[in-house]
This record gives sequence, structure tokens and C-alpha cells, in this order.
Amino acid sequence: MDSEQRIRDIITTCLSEISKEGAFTGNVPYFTPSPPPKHFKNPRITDATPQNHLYTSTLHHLQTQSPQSLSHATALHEHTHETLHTLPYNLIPPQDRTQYTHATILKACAQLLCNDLPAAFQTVDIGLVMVGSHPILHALITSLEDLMGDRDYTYLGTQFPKLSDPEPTITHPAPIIKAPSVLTFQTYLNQNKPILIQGAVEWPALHLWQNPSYIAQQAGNRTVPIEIGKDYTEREWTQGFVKVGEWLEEVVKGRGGYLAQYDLFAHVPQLRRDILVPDYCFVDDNDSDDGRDVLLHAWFGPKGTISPLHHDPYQNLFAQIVGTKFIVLYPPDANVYPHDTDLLRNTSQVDVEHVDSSKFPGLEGRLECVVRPGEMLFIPKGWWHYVRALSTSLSVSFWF
Ligand SMILES: O=C(O)CCC(=O)C(=O)O
Ligand SMILES: [Fe+2]
Repeated sequence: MDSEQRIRDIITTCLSEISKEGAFTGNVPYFTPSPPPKHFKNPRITDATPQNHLYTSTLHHLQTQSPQSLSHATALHEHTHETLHTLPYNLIPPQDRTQYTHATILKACAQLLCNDLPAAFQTVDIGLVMVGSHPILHALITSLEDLMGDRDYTYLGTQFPKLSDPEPTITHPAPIIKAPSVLTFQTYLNQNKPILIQGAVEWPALHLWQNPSYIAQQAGNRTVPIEIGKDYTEREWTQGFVKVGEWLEEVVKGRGGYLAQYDLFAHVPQLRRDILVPDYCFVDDNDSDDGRDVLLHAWFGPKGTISPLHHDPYQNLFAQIVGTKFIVLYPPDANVYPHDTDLLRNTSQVDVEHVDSSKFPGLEGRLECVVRPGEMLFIPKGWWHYVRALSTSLSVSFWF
């Protein structure tokens, strides 16, 4: 089949899949933004007329294969994107997310119609970053990857840089245990005590991810969010997007941003196959956690990334796959001098590698460790943790 025919087929499939999700249902205008929650002060876009109009015209132009579809789809995409930003992320109604998703698909179809395959790919990929995961977006990105053909990434080599910073002297070692049973683990969990678990990570990733070309083959074309700057408390710190292949090019030279706290596995399901959610994540029988899923995050970066001392509202099993990280822990009730702004209230002002005890006296309960490939650190909910990558490092955290 020639590529023009394949593109026409992809567009037809997209339009039919969108219609199955309810985009063409009855007389109810589909693009009706949901009303704002009562307590939310920002005015939301409540007039649905422009979106509905753009939606109908985009469909019409796509069905008649008119290049005019692009300007209509782009305007519709902008509208739905704006709607997503009128609320904090966790308050966005699912309907708004579907609307944005459908607008993303329509825009990508219009870009395909104009023969701009890279732009269509990028549109769908950013859409996935925005909504996390969606079956039509996943299917579409797979078709587009087929259309683009394989790229050769062997130039990235087969190893990440071995160069490592010296390991800090450990004066307050965290306890270590070898592959405990789930029941033994539960006793640590119940005591709210951190523990470094050795020999519990036996996933394909432990072997496969040592090789940058392998990761590039799975995800090289894909766009992911990246953090740039020393750490998130610094003024110069910022976030952006990068293609995994380009990011790997930097990382193999010992540079690059930090792909931090990102569910790369929802975005690139091929990589999800290389890891396993540890059984330990399912022993927490705390009632309030019932039914809550395990949250997966990738933490991929060059040597020197720093996560300043902070705590999270989850139990955490932090698994190290490539390279080493130095971690410092303090108990939840430690006197760690948190920042006093809303955004940084979970973050301490103390530089734990150079504690100024005249400025910050009374810091107690410190534990330290270096996590190595195949090891997993249990960080109980509320425990403060500081993390510095001693070398190029790929880790995966499981919040539960
Ligand atoms: O690895 C890091 O830089 C930070 C990890 C972390 O904070 C977490 O898993 O909660
Ligand atoms: Fe954390």
C-alpha cells in the first residue's frame, strides 16, 4: 500500500474511532465545557459555540480531504487546550480531557492530510503527555511510527557513561535486608522504617536498560517532559519537552536534563514490559488506600541530578536500574525547616550534604545509603528524602 493510501486509512480509522467515543452523538453539542466547580474562582470558558462550530467545520474539511482542515483543527485544538488550563490538573473533568484528546487527533489528521508526518507525530505525542494515556492516541502513534520507519540508534553505543562521583562516606547507614518475604517487608512497613532491599529487582530492565541504543529503539522518537536546572528550588530551573533520542545523545556525553517523576510507562508501553510492580506494594492494608493504584514514575538523568530534601504523600519503593544514587533520609517529625510557600511546603531549606547547624540546629534521625542497580529503597510515607545521582542513573519509583 502506498503511503498516501495509508494516511487516508489512518484518517478514516481515527474519525470512526472518535465517533464511537460519542463525538457524533445526537443533538447534544459535544464540545460543551463542563461548568466550574463552585469553589474555583477563575472564570472558565462556558460558551461552547466556537468549539462546536470549529468541530463541525474541521470534520467537514477532513471528510472532503480539504487542507483547510488544518486551520480549523488548530483553532479547535487551542480552544480545548486552553480549557484544560483553566483548572488544576486533578480537577479537570474527564469530558474536557476527551474533548482535548479528540481535538488532538483531528489536528494530527489535518497535519497528515498536509503531508506533515513529523508534525502529526509530535501533536499526538504531546497529547499523550497531557492526558497520560488514551487508546486512540496510542493506536495512532503506533501507526505513525510504522509510517516513519525504523531509525538506527546504534551510534549511541551500548553503555551509559561509567564516570561516577566519589561515594560520600556513610555515617548513618540505613538498614539493609536481602530479598525479604512479603510478610517480613510488612513488618518494616508497619513500623514506618526505611529499609534498603537487595536482590529484589529481577526484571528484564536490569539487563536491557544498561544499553542506551535499546531505550532509543523503544522510545527514541517520543517526546517527553524534561527538567532543566540544578534543582526545582532554584530560580533558573525550568521544564521543557525533548525527544528521548536527542536526550539520550546528551546523556551518553554525560549531559542533558532530568526526565523526572514522569509516568514514561503509560506513555511508552513497550518500556512497561521491562519492569514489574513489586509484590511489596500490595501489602499496605491501610483502609484509606483501598483501591488506589500504584503510581509509576521514571527518574532518568545524567550524573549530578539533585532532588532536594522533600516528602511525598505515598509509600515509596524506589528501584535503581542503571547507575548509583546517594540518598539521605529524615523521619517525618524531624525539624527540617520546610520552605514557607505553598508550592514548596513539602521541601526543606536544608542542604543535607553541607548542613549548616548554626542556621538549622536540631536536625535528627538522619539515615543514608547508596542505591545500586538491582536494589530498592523503601521510603515510608512522610519520610523526608534527598537524592543525588552519583553517575548517569535510571530509577523507577512505585508510589502506593
Ligand atoms: O530520584 C530522585 O531524584 C527523586 C526520587 C523521589 O523523590 C521519589 O521517588 O519520590
Ligand atoms: Fe520524592
